[in-house]
Amino acid sequence: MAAAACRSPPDVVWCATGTSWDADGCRCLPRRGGRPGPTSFPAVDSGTGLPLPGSPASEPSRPVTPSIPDFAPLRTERLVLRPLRTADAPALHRLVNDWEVAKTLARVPFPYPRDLADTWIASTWAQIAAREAWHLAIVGEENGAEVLVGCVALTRSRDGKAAELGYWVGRRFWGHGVAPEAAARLCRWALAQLDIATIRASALKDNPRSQAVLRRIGLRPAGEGVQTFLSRGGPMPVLLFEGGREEITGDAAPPSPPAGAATPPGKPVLLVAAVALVDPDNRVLLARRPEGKPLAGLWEFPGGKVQPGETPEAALIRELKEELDIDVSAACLGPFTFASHGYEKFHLLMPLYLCRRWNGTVRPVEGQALAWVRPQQLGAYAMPPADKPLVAMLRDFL
Ligand SMILES: Nc1nc2c([nH]c(=O)n2[C@H]2C[C@H](O)[C@@H](COP(=O)(O)OP(=O)(O)OP(=O)(O)O)O2)c(=O)[nH]1
Repeated sequence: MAAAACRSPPDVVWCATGTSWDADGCRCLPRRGGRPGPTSFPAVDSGTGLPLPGSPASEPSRPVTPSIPDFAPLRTERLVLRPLRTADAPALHRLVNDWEVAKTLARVPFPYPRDLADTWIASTWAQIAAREAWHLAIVGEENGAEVLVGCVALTRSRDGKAAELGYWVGRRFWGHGVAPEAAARLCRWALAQLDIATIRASALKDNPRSQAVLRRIGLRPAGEGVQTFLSRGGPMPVLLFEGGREEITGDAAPPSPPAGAATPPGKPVLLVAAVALVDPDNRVLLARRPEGKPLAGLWEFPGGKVQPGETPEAALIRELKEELDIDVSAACLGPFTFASHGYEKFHLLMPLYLCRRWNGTVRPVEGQALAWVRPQQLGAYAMPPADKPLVAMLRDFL
């Protein structure tokens, strides 16, 4: 199973995995004084919800009663990912107190003390509430009853731009594709909901199964490192992996050729029509791509694919009604510029129109986040790579 990757910058004393960096910045040392947990990176004192003694974030003790945080469970075809509960402790202990599981995890001691399960579970709640780390139970169904299968976790880096992935699955559930199903779901959620661009992970060099899981969810190899494994009693060589939206959520599927047509060579060209809606305050509307779509979490100009037989203007008028509930006439869509960008699986050709007049009030029909953004602020929003030149031109024009 994967261990958390060791990629914090060297000036950070404590890295997200609960390990510290030595002088060369690429080797993790065991954390002083902290109690390890069953996934790779507990960073908050169990029981109290306060930082561990000795951690730079330590403050004078203030008792905090931990409680299960608000987090809508994430579902996959077979699994539910939800915050751990106190009642999970006995099952969690049974599953992780297994040498075959523990030996693959950086911060799990072996044998694993039973009371550690209780205290560690409580410590994960504060991290979710603080939006620092999401350690979730992987839950399946067996004979009609809920059963704990393992854990999956993402921990945000200090700068908030990346997150570390970790997971483990109880031995009796191996061989059923649980790890990639759970890890991919959590990564997709994080890329859509958090302002992170990169997911990182590591796997022991002698753990090809976990390396295969990381590759399967789209992470690519990113070098080698050394990490201390409590269960193994010392430093172990690990392979590092990382990936962003394009790798993990996959680019948009290329448009399918008409039935019976031979597949043409090269990448298919995808025609997408988009518009910069500009309000009377000269602000531009951006919409956040929702979870489940390629490039989820990035901000874009409203629009969508041009369907066969449609003009770009007709496509835009349809999309604006479907997505924002506004009526626009073709005469109000002024051609502005276009994007021509090669994604991995297709080439995007996207005319961008400018529109200052429409009927109705903009509302997010599909539940997508919307933002009216001043031209000078556009650069602060993470947008698809194809949009970068468009943003610069808009800023100059508006
Ligand atoms: N609308 C829009 N799409 C963009 C922008 N930049 C960019 O790279 N794209 C890409 C992302 C997608 O690969 C593609 C748009 O496809 P889409 O899947 O969102 O189109 P759609 O709204 O028709 O979606 P669907 O009904 O097929 O789910 O264009 C942009 O600024 N606006």
